[in-house]
Parts: sequence; C-alpha cells; structure tokens
Amino acid sequence: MADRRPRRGRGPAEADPPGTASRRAALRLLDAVLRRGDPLDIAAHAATQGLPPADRAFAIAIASETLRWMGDIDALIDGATSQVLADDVKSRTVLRLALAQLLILKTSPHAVVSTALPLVAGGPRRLVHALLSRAQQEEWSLPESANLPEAVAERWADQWGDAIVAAAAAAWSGPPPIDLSFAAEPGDEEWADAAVLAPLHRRLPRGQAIEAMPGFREGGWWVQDLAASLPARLLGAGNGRRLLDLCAAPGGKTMQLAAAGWDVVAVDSSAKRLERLSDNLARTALSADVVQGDIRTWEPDASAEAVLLDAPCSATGIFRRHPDVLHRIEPRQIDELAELQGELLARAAQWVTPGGTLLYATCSLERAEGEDQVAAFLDWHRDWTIDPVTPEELPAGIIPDDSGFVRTLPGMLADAGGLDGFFIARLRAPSAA
Ligand SMILES: C[S@@+](CC[C@H](N)C(=O)[O-])C[C@H]1O[C@@H](n2cnc3c(N)ncnc32)[C@H](O)[C@@H]1O
Repeated sequence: MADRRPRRGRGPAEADPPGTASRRAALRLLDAVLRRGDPLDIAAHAATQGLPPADRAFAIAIASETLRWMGDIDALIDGATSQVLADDVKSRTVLRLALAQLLILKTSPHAVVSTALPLVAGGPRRLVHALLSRAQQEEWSLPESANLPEAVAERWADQWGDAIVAAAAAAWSGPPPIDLSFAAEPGDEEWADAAVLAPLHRRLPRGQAIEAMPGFREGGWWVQDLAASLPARLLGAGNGRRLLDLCAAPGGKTMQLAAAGWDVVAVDSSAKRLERLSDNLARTALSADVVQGDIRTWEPDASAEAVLLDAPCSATGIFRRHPDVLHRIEPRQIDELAELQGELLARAAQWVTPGGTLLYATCSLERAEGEDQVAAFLDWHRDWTIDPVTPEELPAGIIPDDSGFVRTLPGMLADAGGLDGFFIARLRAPSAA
C-alpha cells in the first residue's frame, strides 16, 4: 500500500541551491554526447527543456567547454585521486563540468561547489567536495591550448602531420569568430568593425547575439563559415542556369547559389532540416525549388549543368563550433560515411549534363571522405577530369593543393581567426561524343 503520510521537509529537487537546474541539464547533455554518442545540438533540445533561455545557454556553454577541455580536466582529476575514477562514473562527469566552470567560465567557486554536490547525491560527495576545494587552494590551471582526444590527435598526425595537430589544438581551445555571407555586398557603415576576407563576407568577433545583429530580420545575410562558403563560390555566377544542390539543408549554400543567379533545385532527405532551409529562404527572400528526397533513390526531372554534392560526413572539420564531434566520431563511422559518399557521388555524376560541373564537398578532416573519395571516383569514371581550382578563385591565404583541390586545414588564416576544415573537388563531366 502506498505511504500516504506527508513527507517531512522538502524533496531533494526543491532543496537544490539556485542554479542547480542548469548544471543538471549540462550533466544530461554530457551523458547524451559521451555515453549515447548524440550530437550536442540535437541533445540540447531535450536536455534543457523547461529552462529559461539564460540557463539553457549556460548549460550548453558548460557542456561545450567541458568537451573542449576534457582531456586536460581529466589529467587534473587523475593527478589528484589515488584511485582512478572510471571514465563513465557520474562523479567524474560532475567534476569535469564543475572544473570547466571554475577554470574556464570563471564561475564563482561557491556557486560551482554548491551546485555540484546535489548532482552526486547518494554518491561520493566528499570526494567531489575535496577535489573542488583542492582545485581552488592549489590554483589548478589548464594549458594554453586544449589537447585533442588522443585517438583524433594520432589519426590527424598520420594524415596531416604534427604541426596541423598543434594548430587544431589551438583552434579547438575556444569558439571561433562569426562569419557572415551576404546576398549582395553590404554598405560599410554597419559593418565597419568587421574583417572582410572575401567578397560578400564579413567576420565578427564571437559572442554576439546573431538575431540582434543589424539586418537579421531584413535577411541580407546568414551565418556561414568562410570555408563553407567556398564550394558555392567555385561554381561562379549562375545566369539562370539550372543547378542541383544535393544534400542542401539547412541551406547555407542554397542561399549563396540562389543569390548568385542559379536556378536551384535543393534536395535533402530530412524534412526537419528542409523546414529550416525553407525558413532561411523566406528570411532572405531568395528562392529555390525545395524537394525532399533520398539521393540514393530520388531522380531529377532533368539533368543540370552544375551539381553540388555537399555530402553527409563525419563533420570533423567543424570541430571548433561543435566540440562534441571529436568525442563521438569513431573510425567505423568514417568508413560507413565514406561508403555512403561513394554511392551519392556516383548518383550525382549521372545528373550532370555533358561538359558540366560536379562539385563535391565535405566538412571533414579525414582523407577517406575527401581526397580518397575523389580518387576512387576518378578510378571508376575514367572519362571525368579534375577542373583545377586556381589561387585567384580563393580568398587570400587559401591555396589549392597540387591536384587542384581545395583542402582547408587548421592553421590556415590563423591570425585572422582561422577557418573550418573542408575538402572541395571540382570535377568536369566528359563532353558529348
Ligand atoms: C553537410 S549537410 C548539408 C549542408 C548544406 N549543404 C548547407 O550548406 O547548409 C548534409 C545533409 O545531407 C543530408 N543527407 C544525408 N543523407 C542523405 C541522402 N541519402 N539523401 C539526401 N540527403 C541526405 C542531411 O539531411 C544533411 O542535411
């Protein structure tokens, strides 16, 4: 029979000190990313439900900084405990997020400790309390740049060398600046403080509320990393020609292409992401034919002079703004994605008119999803050729590789704030016989 006696005192949730809810949400977020392998931005919705916007933003900031600095925070924890805490025990995760607040977000120590202890109720509260006190007394600190997860550092050292690993670590240590792409060249007055690294581009320091920036409602610009804007730039002006934008959502490149005068058919398999694409087109007053379809089975009505395949990929190139990626992506997923990319690339090639252009892009720092993918394609499609990108087509400081592909790497444009890791190949279909 249920116990109907009134409970004495307040329940544990009611007794939590102010601010505990956002830390609980950060804990749920870290659990979703590290244990279930969910992307941070997707997990954020469920993990922060019911929180006011400021607490929601704080929970996401705690989780993001914990993920960036996790290796270094773990080294501090391990150096201070006689028995190693298992990687997945709650107390380690609570310590991680508490130390991220203390050492990076500079939250008041009292708030950090008082909100951490309820998260380990029934667990090793004394250990957590003792470690957080030690961190303050001994003035623990973090290195200048955050170490990449070991497996990623090894994989990238093999592919790109130690200097790129060091540049990636420096880039991973904090959120990147904000890049905007414009439909038309903006006036100077509103953007006097912005850096201009390419036409139709402005770069602003991080930390600004996007929706409060000038002209957001008018829709003259959208947020897009400079590297992500390169594929559409390399297709030039459309002059009303037809273009298939495959894997188009949420539409950063669709907007660029529509603004450049292409008659765009934007295809994506995700209804939810296509909603965002349609919202983006509506906000910017640009137009495209929006189609939901899986490229593996979908067929266009007609082929096109240009096809852009911005293929689904590991997204390891956008690790600066998505600090969960390097903790989640494993070699097995890279292999599976590479197989899918090969399939999509072969489908996309069928829809290019003779002599037309196929532009393949991925926001990945894995050769398997870039150089190796295109090498395999050209092996199977002997009559296709590389249409080499020239340095003049690219923003200053980015140069094509020896094959005429674009490979953006950590460390490029570092003094200007860096850019995401991308691979871009422009391929030419055989002319009609
Ligand atoms: C890298 S994102 C595209 C980004 C987009 N081009 C932009 O600039 O905003 C990859 C997209 O591929 C879509 N996708 C994944 N598999 C697909 C498939 N088999 N057919 C069509 N779209 C697919 C995903 O839904 C996702 O929106």
